[in-house]
Amino acid sequence: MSHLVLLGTGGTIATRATGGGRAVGVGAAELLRAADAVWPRPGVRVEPRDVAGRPSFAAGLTDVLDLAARIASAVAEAEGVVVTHGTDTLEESAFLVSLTHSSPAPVVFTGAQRPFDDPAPDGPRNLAAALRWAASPRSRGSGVTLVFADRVLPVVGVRKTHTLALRAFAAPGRGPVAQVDEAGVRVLATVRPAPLPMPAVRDLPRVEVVGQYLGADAAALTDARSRGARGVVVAGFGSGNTTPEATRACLRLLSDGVPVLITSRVGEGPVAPLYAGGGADLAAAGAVFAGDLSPWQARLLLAWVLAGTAPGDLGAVRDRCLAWLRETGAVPCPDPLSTPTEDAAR
Ligand SMILES: NC(=O)C[C@H](N)C(=O)O
Repeated sequence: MSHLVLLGTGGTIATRATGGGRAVGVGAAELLRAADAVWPRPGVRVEPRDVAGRPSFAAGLTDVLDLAARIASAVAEAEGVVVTHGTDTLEESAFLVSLTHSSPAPVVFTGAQRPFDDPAPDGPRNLAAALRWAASPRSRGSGVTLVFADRVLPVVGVRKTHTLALRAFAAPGRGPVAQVDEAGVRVLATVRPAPLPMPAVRDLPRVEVVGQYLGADAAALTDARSRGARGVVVAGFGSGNTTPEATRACLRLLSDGVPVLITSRVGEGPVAPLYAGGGADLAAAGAVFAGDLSPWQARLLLAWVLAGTAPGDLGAVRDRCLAWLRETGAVPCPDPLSTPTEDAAR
């Protein structure tokens, strides 16, 4: 009989209505009973454990690092781990866990858009599908994935793309990698997990995400350092551009040894250093273009890399980020036909 561990962390899937709004109040054992009413799971033993009981907007980095440690010990005992999690920060928690997870045992995140006591809840089916995927031999070696609304999505590149709809997540350009429904498990693509081994840490260095908007000045970038940021991620315009003031501020940060990662505020597609005065100047000064990673996942990548790199070694931070981004397909590997503009991004 195969053995899975179910870790409950809270989120809407575990909430009920209260006079003050939805509140977490359903443990992992009760979630499991509801999932079992959707699909039976003969031959699979699931051990429910409660890790936390909060909405995911209230979680912090140390909570996710603790969760990663709980997952690592569960992985040592079981063939797979399923985590129920709030959807608000799921794409960040699962991404950070994926950097720490190197075992072939699958780790599967899921959640819900509707509360446990909703007349038509989506949580039980999402959890039943997540368990089914985790128990399938086809999920072995898939690293950390997300099961939501019958689809299995890779964690790198995944984003919450709808505030309320049941199909709340997408991995634009990357997913889904499998489908789980009444027909069973159908694998559509292979996920390439990309763990990034680092020394065990209790917290991560501060990395700020700075957004670009019409006429944005340099204040948020300049102030990031005084707030103790060791790195900055820019959620730039379009393919990775910044206002003239923000471009100059990024160049100052880089010349002071502060790493800058460029992402886009658009929501789909990679960044590329195409425009003089914007992205091309940032790349020439040593900013790392973070491919199709969301600003939030890029922030975690940079914080994770900074945690394992000697302070001030900008070159090592850049090289490690780029190596990981290439490994996961977020940025292209150099090829014989690449152009000078493309090379500038490397
Ligand atoms: N659908 C959800 O789970 C949203 C909830 N606010 C959370 O992230 O905990």
